[in-house]
Amino acid sequence: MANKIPITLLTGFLGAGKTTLINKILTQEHGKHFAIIVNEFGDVGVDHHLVINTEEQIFQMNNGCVCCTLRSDLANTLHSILEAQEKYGFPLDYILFETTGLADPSPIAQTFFRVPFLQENFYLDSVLTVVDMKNILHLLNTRDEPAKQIAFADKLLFTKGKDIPKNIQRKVQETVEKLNPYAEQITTIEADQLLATHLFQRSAEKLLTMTSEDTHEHEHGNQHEHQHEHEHEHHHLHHNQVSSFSIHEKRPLDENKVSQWLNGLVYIYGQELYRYKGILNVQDSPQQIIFQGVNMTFDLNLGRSWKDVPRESVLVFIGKDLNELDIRNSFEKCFAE
Ligand SMILES: Nc1nc2c(ncn2[C@@H]2O[C@H](COP(=O)(O)OP(=O)(O)OP(=O)(O)O)[C@@H](O)[C@H]2O)c(=O)[nH]1
Repeated sequence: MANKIPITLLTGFLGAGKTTLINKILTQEHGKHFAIIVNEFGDVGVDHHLVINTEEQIFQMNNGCVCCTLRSDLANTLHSILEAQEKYGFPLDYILFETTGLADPSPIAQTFFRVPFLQENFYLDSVLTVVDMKNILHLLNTRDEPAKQIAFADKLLFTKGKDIPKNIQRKVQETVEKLNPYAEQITTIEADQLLATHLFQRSAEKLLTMTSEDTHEHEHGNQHEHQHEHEHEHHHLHHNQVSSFSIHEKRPLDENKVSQWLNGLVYIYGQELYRYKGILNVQDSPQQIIFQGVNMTFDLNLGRSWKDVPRESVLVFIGKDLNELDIRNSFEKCFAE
């Protein structure tokens, strides 16, 4: 990853505070040269940084699969940035990509997985989702995008907390945590903590530090909320269909079986599988196998050695209408003989 340029993907619903955040980052002491890509022309008033406006362009793969969408605008823009850099030699250390408030983060993440030129020159450092505490509860009940943007986050930044009472702030944090218990929640902005975190890759490794008890609690919370809301408030269905759960397993896995199993899940759930990631304890492998997935795209890579950590697989799934029981049961067939 040495010479690759890191990219932080900034997402969050309309008016959440993405542009405000960019302006704050740029005015902090960080010593970095930024390029900012905005999907709509914003008021990012910083002359000495490169600000590029793009139109959101979704590129549908023509293999008939609606789940495999790429953001050709992003790929093209990054390509022109590199060309310009080669031609004019300006310094560039970091890219912030601000999406429109209505953007679906999955085609963006998939673009990084699928376009070789991007993989060679850039890496997705993290997905940072800005959550407007004042409006998010209402938005989650009325729109689909916010839950997905939250589900994708490696980090969640809460804004406008001061405008609402403490008990509502807590309710917001709890609701957001149920949608994505794996992302860190923050309320203040320090460029150091936001940039070059490698969270998109490292978040899978971090899972090993979460105990199954931690995640078990979240699962119960989710189920309870589901039942409760189903019984009483059907219009809450929107965000309650998005759920997350994790699998912790000490028995070693068979690499072929687990890879076939993941392919099967992708086939069944496709678009509804928002984010899935984890560490696999594959029999006889001296190293961890890390997997990262977005919709129908996933990859498996070698991670750290198991030498200093107890061997355990941890898998996390966040998606819509996932059949947790079915996924857990089918996983039982992946153990090594
Ligand atoms: N009170 C408060 N207002 C904020 C905060 N962050 C942003 N705002 C205000 O919220 C409004 C929208 O902020 P923007 O930064 O433009 O939000 P955005 O997410 O870029 O908006 P879009 O580009 O429309 O999606 C502005 O009036 C900001 O001043 C915050 O932390 N607290």
